[in-house]
Amino acid sequence: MLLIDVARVSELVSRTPARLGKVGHLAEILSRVTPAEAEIAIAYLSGELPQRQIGVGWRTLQDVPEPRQIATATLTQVDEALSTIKAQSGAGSQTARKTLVNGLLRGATRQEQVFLLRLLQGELRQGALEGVMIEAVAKAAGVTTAEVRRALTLRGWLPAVGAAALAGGVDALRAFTLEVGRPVSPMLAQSAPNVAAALTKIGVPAALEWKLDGIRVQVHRSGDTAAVFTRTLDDITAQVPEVVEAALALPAGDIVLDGEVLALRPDGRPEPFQITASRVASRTDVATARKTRPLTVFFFDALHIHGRDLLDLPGAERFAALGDVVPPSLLTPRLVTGDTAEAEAFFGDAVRHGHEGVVAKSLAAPYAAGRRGAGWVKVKPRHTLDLVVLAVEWGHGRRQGKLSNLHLGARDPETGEFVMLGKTFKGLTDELLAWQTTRLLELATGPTDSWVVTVRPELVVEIAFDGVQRSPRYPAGMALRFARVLRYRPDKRAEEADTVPTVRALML
Ligand SMILES: Nc1ncnc2c1ncn2[C@@H]1O[C@H](COP(=O)(O)OP(=O)(O)OP(=O)(O)O)[C@@H](O)[C@H]1O
Repeated sequence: MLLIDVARVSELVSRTPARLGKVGHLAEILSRVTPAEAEIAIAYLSGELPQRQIGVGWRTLQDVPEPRQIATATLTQVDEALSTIKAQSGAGSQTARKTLVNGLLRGATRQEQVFLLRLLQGELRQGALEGVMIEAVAKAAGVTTAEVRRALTLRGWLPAVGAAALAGGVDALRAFTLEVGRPVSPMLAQSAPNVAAALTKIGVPAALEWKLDGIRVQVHRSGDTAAVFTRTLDDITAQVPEVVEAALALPAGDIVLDGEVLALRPDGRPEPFQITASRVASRTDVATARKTRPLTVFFFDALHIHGRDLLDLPGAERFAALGDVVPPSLLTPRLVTGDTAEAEAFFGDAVRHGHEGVVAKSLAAPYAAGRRGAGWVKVKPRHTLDLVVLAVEWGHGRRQGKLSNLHLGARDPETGEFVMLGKTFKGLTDELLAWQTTRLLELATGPTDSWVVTVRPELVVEIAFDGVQRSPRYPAGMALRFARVLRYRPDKRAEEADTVPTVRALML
């Protein structure tokens, strides 16, 4: 298949507002390509190829050569070229990348160039979001979306699942099982304003667990090796030897466990989130870091034990299985109750111990991998949102030379675009200001000498606020009151940021 076919579909999809129309265009192209081509096409069209993976900066993309009149580049050739560009490293790699990107653009038609530039800049948001693409794959392969979703949960990579569905239909999809060593997308929690509401949502009796303020870890152990993954499925095994050792000490050969890792103070209270996050992120001199800032892991769920997948079991059974292999000291504090007063006291206790609140969990629900399942409901004492930085203004006075006032956006789940909800420069420490200036300059998509610097919408920031009010000044008709920065969330992708409907639900 030629690149132009994908470029045309991309344009068609972006011009088609209706979801069903988008699905139709995507399914049409997927049904007439080879599975290998489908894998690449799905990756590109659903934006699974963020610019940062390829490592091409904005400046590289400025001098676009004259386009060709006739399309000749095949999708496979383009994919090989992108892999070569991605593989450049070390001295001179920027120049090499630039030459390679230019070569790629020189062989492309105007429509292909537009597609490639948007792809390389991570701005291909034509609405072929995961949900739309899943429907398109199902339609093209003649299977149900539920079958595609199930396989995706276990495989974690839609292009591969799509290729399998197109090649082998429902049988190929059913062949996906949880594989020890390959991470699955973790289950996420819904929210409730208080403990009573959480219990009503879940039904009683329910389990309540402390919501530990650390980094999510999924631990895979096979025999005497173990691997650790984050919620974005990044492999952090080398950074967290404490977790590896804890997993290897368990009396089980094959296990996949879900939990949270934390840096604790000597008195057992958690260090601030930034300290845990920077310890986990740091790759240098881990041996020294673990002496000064040791990590402790707490487990709260089991996905696989002794060769058996547990995902479909009810919560109570999964927790019982977890208790069989994990000692009480490594289990997240938990209470099973049907009594609201008792549950509220447990919540108070979690907060007094320096944790974020509680997660109320259904005793009956399965593990809803990759979804904000109804079986988990979090309760926190204050309102926060995870928003995406869309642009930033240069500071004045004491903040001269620093990127300061952040333009914040929530995700529109229908379009995949980000909608601005407000600005803030409050809550930023000097350290955060310095960090965000460097990071946001890397993400800049336009001139960096203008007052407002637009950036690729990738950086997620946790914002505290006093409420959501109606505001004609902002595109969603609402704005945050007294927004202030709590912290950056490097563990979250922009696609996981809070959505416009979530924010709207908080409007008084
Ligand atoms: N006992 C627990 N059970 C489940 N998740 C827990 C628990 N303790 C801490 N967590 C953390 O809470 C998160 C679940 O909340 P959610 O799915 O909303 O993720 P989140 O958006 O990162 O939440 P938040 O921003 O409130 O931390 C998990 O990803 C995990 O990191």
